[in-house]
Amino acid sequence: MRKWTQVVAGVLVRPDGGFFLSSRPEGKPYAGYWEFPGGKIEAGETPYAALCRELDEELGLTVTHATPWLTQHFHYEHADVRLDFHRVTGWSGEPQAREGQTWAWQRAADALSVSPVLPANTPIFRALSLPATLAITCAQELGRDTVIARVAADPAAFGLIVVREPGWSTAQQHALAAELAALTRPHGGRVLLAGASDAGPFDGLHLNSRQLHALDARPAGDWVGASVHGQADIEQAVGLGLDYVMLGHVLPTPSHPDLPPLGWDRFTELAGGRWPLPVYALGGLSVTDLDRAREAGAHGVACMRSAWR
Ligand SMILES: Nc1nc2c([nH]c(=O)n2[C@@H]2O[C@H](COP(=O)(O)OP(=O)(O)OP(=O)(O)O)[C@@H](O)[C@H]2O)c(=O)[nH]1
Ligand SMILES: [Mg+2]
Repeated sequence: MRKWTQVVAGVLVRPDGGFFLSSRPEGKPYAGYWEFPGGKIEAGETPYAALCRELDEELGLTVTHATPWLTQHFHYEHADVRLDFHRVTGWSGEPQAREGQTWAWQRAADALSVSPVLPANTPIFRALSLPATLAITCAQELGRDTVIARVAADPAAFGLIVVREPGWSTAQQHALAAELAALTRPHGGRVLLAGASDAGPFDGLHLNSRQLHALDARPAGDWVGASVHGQADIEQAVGLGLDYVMLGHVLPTPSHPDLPPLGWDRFTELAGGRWPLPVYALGGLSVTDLDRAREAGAHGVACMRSAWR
């Protein structure tokens, strides 16, 4: 095997969710393909320093805030690359095409206006289409009317819902999922079933760690995620090609009074933008913890009780 070429790429994201792509200049492998700006990390450089240098060299932008997000390995004919994607949410300056490239802001990761994109980036667009917050139902505890009323009041805020009601029959879970899907799908929302082995008419499955380790292939479903607690669980989820994991619990939570929380330091070691799939931080968190979670390399936060207040 060849040596990994270390690359850093910046996903510039605007507050409205729009993000930036540029085309690869003439003379480079895959010229004309669309990519996130970035390039090779130089000897002795940190990924963050390389990101700042590349965005300045290629676009004349000064990065002021970026967080680690995903790491992807890919074999090209010309190189084996290890791609370190950062989310860039703060920069100054206006983009200038300093290498003769073209660039375009994109509105949605599942509706790109440009093509082709670099082959290593296909899963990155899928990840980018997942929302910053994931809501887990607790209708058994709060009542299904509370859960439905909360979603009905702001359906666009519920881009990813996991229906998790372990004491309920399949029929009851499906009935709740159907109501939530009817409310959120018009806004692009997705509803997944926890603990099930069949997604039925819904958008996919959320696996618990027992299911995760019992599988040797990705189950059917457009979107499949899993609950994870440590390195081995995350490796299994990556090996199955899942779409995301929820890692926790980060802070003390009534769901696990007996187990000590991971805390942010351990979460950062485990998540830290090191994986090819998005990691949601879970456990005692609310949307107000999103910035903290992203500093730790999370894609977003998974909310159980806080989602329904
Ligand atoms: N910048 C960037 N590179 C990517 C992405 N996805 C991806 O597979 N790559 C690969 O990672 C490598 C990046 O190298 P580059 O050609 O941009 O490197 P560079 O800016 O340092 O240019 P240089 O070759 O002139 O030193 C290429 O093999 C490219 O195909 C992406 O989204 N952004
Ligand atoms: Mg480059």
